[in-house]
Amino acid sequence: MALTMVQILTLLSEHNLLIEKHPGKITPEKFTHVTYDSRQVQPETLFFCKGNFKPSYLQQAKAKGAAAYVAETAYAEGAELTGLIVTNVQQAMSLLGAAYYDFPQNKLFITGITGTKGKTTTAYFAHSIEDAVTTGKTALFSTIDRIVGPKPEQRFKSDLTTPESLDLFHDMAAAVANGMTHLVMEVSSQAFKKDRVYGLKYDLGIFLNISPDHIGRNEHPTFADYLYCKEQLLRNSKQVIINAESQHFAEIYAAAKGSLLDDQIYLYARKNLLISFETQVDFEFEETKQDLKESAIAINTYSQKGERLELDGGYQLGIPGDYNQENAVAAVIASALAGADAAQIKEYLPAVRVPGRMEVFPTKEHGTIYVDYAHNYASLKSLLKFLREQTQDERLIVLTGSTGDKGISRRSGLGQAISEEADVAILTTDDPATEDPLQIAQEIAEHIDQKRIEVQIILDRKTAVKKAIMMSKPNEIVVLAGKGRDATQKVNGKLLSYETDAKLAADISKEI
Ligand SMILES: CC(=O)N[C@H]1[C@@H](OP(=O)(O)OP(=O)(O)OC[C@H]2O[C@@H](n3ccc(=O)[nH]c3=O)[C@H](O)[C@@H]2O)O[C@H](CO)[C@@H](O)[C@@H]1O[C@H](C)C(=O)N[C@@H](C)C(=O)N[C@H](CCC(=O)O)C(=O)O
Ligand SMILES: Nc1ncnc2c1ncn2[C@@H]1O[C@H](COP(=O)(O)OP(=O)(O)OP(=O)(O)O)[C@@H](O)[C@H]1O
Repeated sequence: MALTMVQILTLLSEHNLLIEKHPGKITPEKFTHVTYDSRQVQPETLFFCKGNFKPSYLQQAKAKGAAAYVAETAYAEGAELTGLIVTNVQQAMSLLGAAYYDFPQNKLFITGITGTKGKTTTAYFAHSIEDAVTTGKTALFSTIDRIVGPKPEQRFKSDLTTPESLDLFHDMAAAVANGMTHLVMEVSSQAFKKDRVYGLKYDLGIFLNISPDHIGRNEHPTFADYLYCKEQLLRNSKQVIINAESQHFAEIYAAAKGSLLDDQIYLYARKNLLISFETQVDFEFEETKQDLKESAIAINTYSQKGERLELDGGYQLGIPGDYNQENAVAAVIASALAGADAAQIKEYLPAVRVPGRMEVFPTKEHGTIYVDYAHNYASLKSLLKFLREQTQDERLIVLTGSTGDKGISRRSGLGQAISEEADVAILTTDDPATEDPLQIAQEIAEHIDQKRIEVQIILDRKTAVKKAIMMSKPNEIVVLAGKGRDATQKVNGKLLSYETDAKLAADISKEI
């Protein structure tokens, strides 16, 4: 892996990013390392100054042997180094990162997935099917983990949904080196906003849905910005699959039509869905079975291009939830476009499980426990509405908290979803960061209809989980929402270990 100065200047100039080149004491010809973290610098490193960067980091990079830096402004601390001053360092980093790692994207069939909800679930569905069909040659970059090869040591826990560009291309190159031919990856709106995926083209893009989320400090200033960022997946994919049930479908479809031909756009929707304007979907699906443990769907094709995939027929899912049927249909079409046939998809789909999403733990003497990652209005509403429809009059007991320092609007959303669908709310702690968890819980409580719903605040999450389960009676439902298999609590800049909701549920359910 290496980059020459000639390559760098050519790429930056081609993309109109280079403002000027500040000569240093020595002009390096070649770079054998790239990083955006001064602590990782070694001789012959090209160092990127980005984000909440402090000039002292450049000093440290220089001391450790950095050969040159890329930044949006020249720094006195880098005076003796060659400085490449660019209009947008994140874009420069993504383009140069791809080149440094020898454009690994060209050696993989890449499926990118975006949406407010369902990215991880759909990624797991598609990855499991494609991995089976390619006999272990499909990589996965998800919110939960990154899989760059078939061995256990080639599997890592993720920090971000979509990694920083240098890390992304590093992992893609590792996947290629490990013999992978396919990659399924989640693409967050932040990845587009922060140019983590600048210049990357996807063989296939999936747009699942959009609803208000991720708006606020450090994320998106407005919903329009959030939607615009997500639409970038459509503008950078060679073909796309769009859920026509999504809110703002007309805008999403128009964005796809702006850069793709009709033959490159696959639309799907639930049968009998009324789409707000006249358009023919390629696939319709209908529920053929649904209970609290699993479900089944049938897919029908309505276009010539859809018929080429030969997907008509029934499919079983091992995960309940009507919204998971939407995720599964996207994954079925995606797997077919990636090379799977219907018989293979039907064989592999039922076995797919997603860690921390819709995990079910029955108990003998108390209710059934559901551990799920729902942590905003859209997801909690979908989850509770589904469970409510399945259980009729039995009590729905919901345990949740909400994160501190981000996603502030989620607090009212969670309260609203609980008010609309639940009977009891146990409010607890979920990554409070620098905020007071009691204050967060009280803010959620303010949005709950407390005349109808019993609310308790129990800040110690383990105690709260036990309480929620023990208070339930047979046939009642206990939802442990928001953390899934997250094994930490973020408190004041520290990551404190936490058993996970899933482990607590598994342990308690064995005892009772
Ligand atoms: C707002 C935002 O996008 N922040 C991301 C960004 O931060 P940043 O560039 O400011 O980096 P920083 O960690 O503050 O440090 C500044 C720079 O100094 C460097 N540094 C730091 C210390 C040092 O000693 N030396 C040094 O050189 C760092 O390596 C970095 O390059 O780059 C970091 C990686 O380099 C990310 O970890 C960080 O994500 C933060 C933690 C985050 O929470 N992001 C969320 C909002 C996010 O991106 N979420 C989406 C999912 C949400 C969705 O669905 O849309 C995701 O894709 O995960
Ligand atoms: N298509 C969907 N529509 C609405 N809610 C969904 C959908 N799919 C999943 N959910 C709910 O959202 C939760 C998160 O699902 P998942 O992790 O698949 O989505 P995500 O897009 O990766 O989420 P995040 O951006 O929060 O990481 C699930 O636990 C479930 O409650």
